[in-house]
Amino acid sequence: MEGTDRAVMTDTWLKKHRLIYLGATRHPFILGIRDGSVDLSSFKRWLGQDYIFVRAFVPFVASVLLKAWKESDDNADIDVILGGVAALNDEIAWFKTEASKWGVALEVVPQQINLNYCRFLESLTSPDVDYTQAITAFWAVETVYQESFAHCLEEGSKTPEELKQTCHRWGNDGFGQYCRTLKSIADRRLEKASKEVVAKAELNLLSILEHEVEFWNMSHGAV
Ligand SMILES: Cc1ncc(CN)c(N)n1
Repeated sequence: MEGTDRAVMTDTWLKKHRLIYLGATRHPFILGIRDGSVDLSSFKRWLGQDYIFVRAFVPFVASVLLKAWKESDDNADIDVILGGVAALNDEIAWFKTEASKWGVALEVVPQQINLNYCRFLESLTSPDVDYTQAITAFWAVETVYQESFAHCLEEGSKTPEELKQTCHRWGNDGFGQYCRTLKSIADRRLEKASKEVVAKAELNLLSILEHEVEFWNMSHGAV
């Protein structure tokens, strides 16, 4: 491929799987926030379930950190992932404040769709899943929220004032930059990975996108 630009793996995948990616990042729940038509009971359902998800996401991110420490060829990866852990700490505190603002109980029963997604993430904590797959999955999960909520803040959006703070949490530029950094780590690793690892990472991406669509569906009460 000398003299030609090498295709970036994550870009290739997002083009190839455009429909499901749009399904996850332009879901009716998100479009409803963006145009102001969202049903607040859906929003509250999402809030309670996402808190459960985020708590389960912590051990997954810790496993990515451990794999980076053992397997990464670049020490700077640890700092980026540690930043992600700190962001999750803030996210958990934010959920508590937000839930009390909306009168939502956080100790709700997890729905099956949520449990399925948490179980999938738990399967990725296995030592059989290498760092390349783990960091690629981490990028995908964070990016869906970034792209979704940033869409609600773009010019022309009619996001209700009381939901703007939620959109800023994931839609802000800093979180966008963090996702781009995760993407560049994932691409750097994928470039050097075996065909088998690349194939597994692509399948994981598809599973994550499917779980994310289901998660938004659940917020609509379509279980
Ligand atoms: C379901 C889901 N996906 C992603 C994120 C972003 N951490 C989240 N909070 N919840």
